[in-house]
Amino acid sequence: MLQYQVVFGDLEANLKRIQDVFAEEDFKDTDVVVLPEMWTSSYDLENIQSHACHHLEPAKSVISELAKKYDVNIVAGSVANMKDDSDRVYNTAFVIDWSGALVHEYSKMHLVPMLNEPEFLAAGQDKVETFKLDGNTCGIVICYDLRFPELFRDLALKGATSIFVVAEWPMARKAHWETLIRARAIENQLYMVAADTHGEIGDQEYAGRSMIVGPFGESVDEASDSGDAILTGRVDGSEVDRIRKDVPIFDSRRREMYHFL
Ligand SMILES: O=C(O)CCC(=O)C(=O)O
Repeated sequence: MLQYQVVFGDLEANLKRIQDVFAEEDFKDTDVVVLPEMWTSSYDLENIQSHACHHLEPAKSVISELAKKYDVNIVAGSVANMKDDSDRVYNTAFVIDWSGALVHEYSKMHLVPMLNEPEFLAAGQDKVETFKLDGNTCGIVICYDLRFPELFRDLALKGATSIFVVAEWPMARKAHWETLIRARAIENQLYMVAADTHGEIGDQEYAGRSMIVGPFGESVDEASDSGDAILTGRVDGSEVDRIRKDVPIFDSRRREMYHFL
């Protein structure tokens, strides 16, 4: 998982950056590489239409070539994206497998009032669905979605054993990021693989602290709140099964008692 500083409002520079990272790093024994949120533009919302991808292009082609060349699955964070024939821009996450094929796409459903997202972006209508990577059932959500536990339970009940969170999470609420990632891992007994950016980008300072947390809430790898970092971890489905057997919360659920759903 890559924690790095996305370049504000510069699609070309961000595409080059990611190509350079793949050329410089050795991903030979890696199954999945994970990028953060809005990695083609960051939050240059005033100019977002000029930075936006169209049906994920050109980001999708660049990532697809990298996946094939380096024989690796890529959870390609999210990008500003015009995905229909209107001029609406969505914040769309996508996943490419090692053959270069698009295996999943999700547009952020919860827009962030604190960052004025609703003024500039359209809310996705996609329901959260799982997808498979090399036989593992996974989910992906975007940043502010982390605050909505319903999404995570939905993905867990659909069989996800790993959930990717792609983010540009502000430093001002770093404690929430750390706490919620660990809480979602513990309450759903699965791996949380959470990629963030860091440092000052535009007029925001971002929290860093990318984290991989295991199904018992244990830290698999963590980055600090500043500086580029590459985090590594191994996801073990049998560990998810073991924890769910030891602490059987899915069997203890009382659905008939939960009136808010
Ligand atoms: O929920 C938060 O505090 C931050 C959310 C956010 O920055 C985002 O969704 O991009």
